[in-house]
Amino acid sequence: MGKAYNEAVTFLSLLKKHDITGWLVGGCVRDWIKNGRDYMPRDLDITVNASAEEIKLIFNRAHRMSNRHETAVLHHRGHVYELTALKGAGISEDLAARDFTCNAMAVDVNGNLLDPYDGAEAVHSGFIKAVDPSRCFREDPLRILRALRFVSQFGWSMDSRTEAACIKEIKELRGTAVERIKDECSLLLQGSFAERALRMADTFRLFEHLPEPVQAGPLCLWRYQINKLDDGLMRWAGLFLILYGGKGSAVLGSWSFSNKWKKELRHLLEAVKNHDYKQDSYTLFRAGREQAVRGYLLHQWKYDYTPSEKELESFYARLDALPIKTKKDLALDGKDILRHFPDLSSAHYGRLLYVLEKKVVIGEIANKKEQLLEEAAIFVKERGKESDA
Ligand SMILES: Nc1ccn([C@@H]2O[C@H](COP(=O)(O)OP(=O)(O)OP(=O)(O)O)[C@@H](O)[C@H]2O)c(=O)n1
Repeated sequence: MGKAYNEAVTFLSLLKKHDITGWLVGGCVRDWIKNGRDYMPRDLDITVNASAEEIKLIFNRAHRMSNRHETAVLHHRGHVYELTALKGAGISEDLAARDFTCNAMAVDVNGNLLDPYDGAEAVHSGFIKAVDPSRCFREDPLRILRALRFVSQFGWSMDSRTEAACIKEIKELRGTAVERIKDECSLLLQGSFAERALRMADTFRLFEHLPEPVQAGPLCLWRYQINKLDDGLMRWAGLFLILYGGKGSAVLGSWSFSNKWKKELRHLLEAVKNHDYKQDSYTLFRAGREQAVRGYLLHQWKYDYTPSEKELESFYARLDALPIKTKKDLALDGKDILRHFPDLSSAHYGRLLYVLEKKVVIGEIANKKEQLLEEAAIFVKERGKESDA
């Protein structure tokens, strides 16, 4: 029993042999109290009376964390330990500087729990409670989003003083890096209780202080069941529809998404706006199967409609019936075109591929090499006439 926990405590003894005192802290302690000692947290945070540099001198396989240089990362017997120097003179000061009581507990080398703020009680009763509400969010306004993220992940409530402090400090979020806000929002959106967290966020008037603020006052969030959307991408698209209506794709740039995410979100938002998924085969083809399904479901979700099995099957059947599923399926490739039409300009080459692809997808011509070559010859001849004229 308690394998993960025992291994982590044994690791503290190993540190002790090198004269380093360490305590397991933060999310791992919270998660053991919540889920039992066999639970294996994603990473194990340890607070130590040594710097990352000193840790690296002792364990030469340790490396510094790329985005948090004061933290040394050590892989040991299948676990990932993240070692950070104590904040303040001792463990009591370190815990006092943390955000919520559920995250302000520590386990020492003897396996004893240090719990000065009744964090275990908060975990058992399911409460987010700031260690010091008057200081917590002033020190780091992102903690407001962290609090909401825990509500979303665990379905907990927030204690009233913590909630009041969130509301008081919410406008300070405007000074926080967009990247950090986006990352926390992503975790929040993926939680099993995301709807509850978003409704709470709305009462905090959070959406007036996000990278692209919404000024309209409280939103009708009860209308939208974000938990019905399956993946993170769809939930982001759903949130954009709630916040920005049809203008979502125009404000994507304010949110530091990767280019891939920007492209996929833009596509989904535009698809919903244009009702694309009721429409033609070529739009479905261009989207690709995965995105087409997402767009279809998102469109239905927006109107609070859950498609029946039959409707879903008929949508999938339309996708299955596409004569080609990707560009690569075209029976004529770029090399064939260049071999047969070596004088084709690069602009015409791109246009020709587009024309062939579209004609095949909408069923105007078959996906057969001879037929595609015939069609290509007509295209090239017409372009020739255009340039002669
Ligand atoms: N703005 C922040 C961020 C983190 N912490 C403290 O640092 C610990 C580790 O933070 P992090 O790894 O970001 O999150 P976890 O709480 O560990 O949650 P999870 O691992 O589930 O993401 C937290 O538990 C908390 O004690 C904090 O006080 N204030």
